[in-house]
Amino acid sequence: MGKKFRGKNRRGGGRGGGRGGGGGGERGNSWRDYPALKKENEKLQQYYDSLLEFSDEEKTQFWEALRRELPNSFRFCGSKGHALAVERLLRSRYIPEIVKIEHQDGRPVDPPQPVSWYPDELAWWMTTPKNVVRKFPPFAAFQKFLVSETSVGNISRQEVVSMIPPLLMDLRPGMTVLDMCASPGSKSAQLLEMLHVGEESRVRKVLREFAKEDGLDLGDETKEEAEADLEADPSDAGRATGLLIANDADYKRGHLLVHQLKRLSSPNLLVMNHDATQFPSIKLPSTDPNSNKNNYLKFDRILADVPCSGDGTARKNANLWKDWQPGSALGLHITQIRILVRALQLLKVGGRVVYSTCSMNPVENESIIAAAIERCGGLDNVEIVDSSDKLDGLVRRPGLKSWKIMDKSGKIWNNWEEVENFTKESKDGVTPGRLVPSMFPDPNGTTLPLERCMRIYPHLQDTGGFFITVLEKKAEFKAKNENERKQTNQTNGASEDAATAIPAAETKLEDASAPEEKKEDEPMEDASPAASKRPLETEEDAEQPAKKAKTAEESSAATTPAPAAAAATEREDRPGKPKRNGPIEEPFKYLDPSHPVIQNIKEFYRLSSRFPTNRYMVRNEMGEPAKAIYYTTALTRDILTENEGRGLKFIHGGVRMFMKQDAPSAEVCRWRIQAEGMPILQGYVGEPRVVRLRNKETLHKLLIEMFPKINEGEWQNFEEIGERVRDIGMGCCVLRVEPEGDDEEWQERMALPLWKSIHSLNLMLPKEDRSAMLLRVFNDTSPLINISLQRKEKQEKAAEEQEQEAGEQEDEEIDVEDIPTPEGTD
Ligand SMILES: C[S@@+](CC[C@H](N)C(=O)[O-])C[C@H]1O[C@@H](n2cnc3c(N)ncnc32)[C@H](O)[C@@H]1O
Repeated sequence: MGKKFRGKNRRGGGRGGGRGGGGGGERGNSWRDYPALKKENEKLQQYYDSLLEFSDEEKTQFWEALRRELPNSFRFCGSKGHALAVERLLRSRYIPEIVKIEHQDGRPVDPPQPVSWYPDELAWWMTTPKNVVRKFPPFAAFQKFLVSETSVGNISRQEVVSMIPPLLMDLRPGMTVLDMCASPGSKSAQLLEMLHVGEESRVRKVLREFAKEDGLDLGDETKEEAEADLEADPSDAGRATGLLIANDADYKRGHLLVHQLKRLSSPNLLVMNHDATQFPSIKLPSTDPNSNKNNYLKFDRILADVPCSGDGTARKNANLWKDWQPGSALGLHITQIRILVRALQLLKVGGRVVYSTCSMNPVENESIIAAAIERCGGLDNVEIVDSSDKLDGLVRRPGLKSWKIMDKSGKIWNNWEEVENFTKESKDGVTPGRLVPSMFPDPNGTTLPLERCMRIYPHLQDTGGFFITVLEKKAEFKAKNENERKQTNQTNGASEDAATAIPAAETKLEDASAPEEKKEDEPMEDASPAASKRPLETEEDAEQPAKKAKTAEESSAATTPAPAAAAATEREDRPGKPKRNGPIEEPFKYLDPSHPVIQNIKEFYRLSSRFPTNRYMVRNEMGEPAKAIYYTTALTRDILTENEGRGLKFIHGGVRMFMKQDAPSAEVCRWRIQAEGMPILQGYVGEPRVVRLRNKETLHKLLIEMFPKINEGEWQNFEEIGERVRDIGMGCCVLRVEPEGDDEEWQERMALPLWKSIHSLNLMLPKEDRSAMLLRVFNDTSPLINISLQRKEKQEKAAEEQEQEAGEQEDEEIDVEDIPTPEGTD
């Protein structure tokens, strides 16, 4: 008999749309064990009822879905091979247990299922809500798996609609990508993974070409390696050469982003902290040594997942029902246009921007697309890409071609003409409710194929609401200044005042003269009023980094419409406007390849000369290795060095490759390989510093025990690695895990840093990584054993009790001084 649990007030339902419009399974609020919040908002209902023109039946489905709790969804992350290994576990270990769980009435619980349109079945969802999985005991093992794998970055708990924008970017390895509003980073993580697709096998394939010559033993050729496509990213010996810049205007959220993305250990990532409406131009080294013309980075792909009112998230943010007001969306309209225009400026010709919001309001969606295309010179310069053939199985609706706008007071306007007439007739001549012309559809009917925009409604496949549009840049352009009146407004007799497309709060930084237009390839092509008066990057400004940074900050704060900032509910649990920027970051300084520390590392680890030595970086003013040595790609290095002192705010870059470590003797290198740098470096480490492990139980011993002993013959407990760890020199080495046998859960190759000291070994992994691996590979949840610490504690206690022996007690058994502490590993 299955394990039963009771859900209150259960109703039928399930994921609809994509799989047949709604049958079977549980519904969210039936599982509640706390009082439900009232999910009513008169204005919200009034606006969307008048806007969406659904049949009565569909209207009911829409509102019912928006009131239900959201299904639980998650994505397997990291390299494809690794992600698939974790996914296999879900199928083989957890689903068979979940299907044994029953409702009180005997119906079985729906197990998680793959999201049909997500590639390689790496995204999953289940109707049982998060809070039930979290609290109900029969789900405990599954919950532990989710938590553990999330903590080490193998699973991302992401809403399914939020997974869509990166999938439409047609991103390929080698591309330069910008995520303009990136925090907390779930989409950035997807983008980063795409830049690394196929890297592992490409690197191995290239390494194998020279393995004999370099004295490397790479083991058998894997299937992936044999099939690796070197042409996918050919220029750096198989390593990924692309770049992701993840940016957020909010300093604290920028650091949240760093925290999330660091787990992916990518040297191809930079995190920046700028207002996206004025995202600075990034200098690259000159390609022509005979010219002093500046060279600036243009992107292949940009994601503009902009701050929005977030009404599509009402299923997970229950407070939205009480807080929703039309002013939230209106107040973000100008910022959203500016972000999109800036994105289009920063793009290469032929490049793509994906614009997305989790709002269903056209004032943040179709009107932004139309306004941005208009400001960039029309369809000759920017095309809306038809993506209807992408993501087979994803149910979507076309973008709106006509719409109405609800003003701050809740009054609905059909078109801008109505607003103008009202303004003319009113006594004070003030435009109502922060309305501006660009919010409305073109009065003459649009020529833009706005139907190519994508709308996802909650009832279509039991998701949140979302809006996505793919734009392609066809030609360079000069963006019109946002004060320039649209041709349509001039011809339809709009009054001078009303046609000014900026609400009062937006205009306060301007002076009367229209800002000069800038050419697209000029350094800082920001067409926003504040920025056009104070370009971030001009030749004179290049000398004044501190002043520039301040200017960017001030204008960032000043150009955010105050009411909008107060009202906006930014997605992913984000209230309020971006906070002012934080303190100055530590500089990024690259080490000379001839630096003695680099030479010592090279020698100790017998690093192949094929591994680049001119990409090592430290983060301190002196530019000397003190605690950590980072590794970056060549492009990241060029960007960080070329833009030093230009006032650009980089808050993260580089993967920690080596960490300083106390060593037991002068022969032992004081720089141990850090776990996060290991995948990049391991293939180049010479055989004298490699230990090969094939037996599952040997790994278990190394994982569960923090400092297992190897002296006094105890090396013999280490099976196939025993003799090797007895004989290998002290210090850090590479533990190559190369599983043997046909155990399904023992297939994944890994390379881990192992420290050998006089008496013991230490796998240099953070504790949560050890625990996650124990759970994943061994289904073992027992606590880690730290015999050294236990003994030390015991002895300290004994020492206290025997005061006469206290003080000088020599501990021969514990060599804690020459082994890294677990804290030192992360
Ligand atoms: C919808 S959230 C982004 C979610 C993110 N793309 C993800 O998938 O995890 C919007 C983000 O934009 C940031 N933001 C708000 N105004 C901004 C601006 N002017 N420039 C850049 N970022 C901004 C907010 O701090 C917030 O983190």
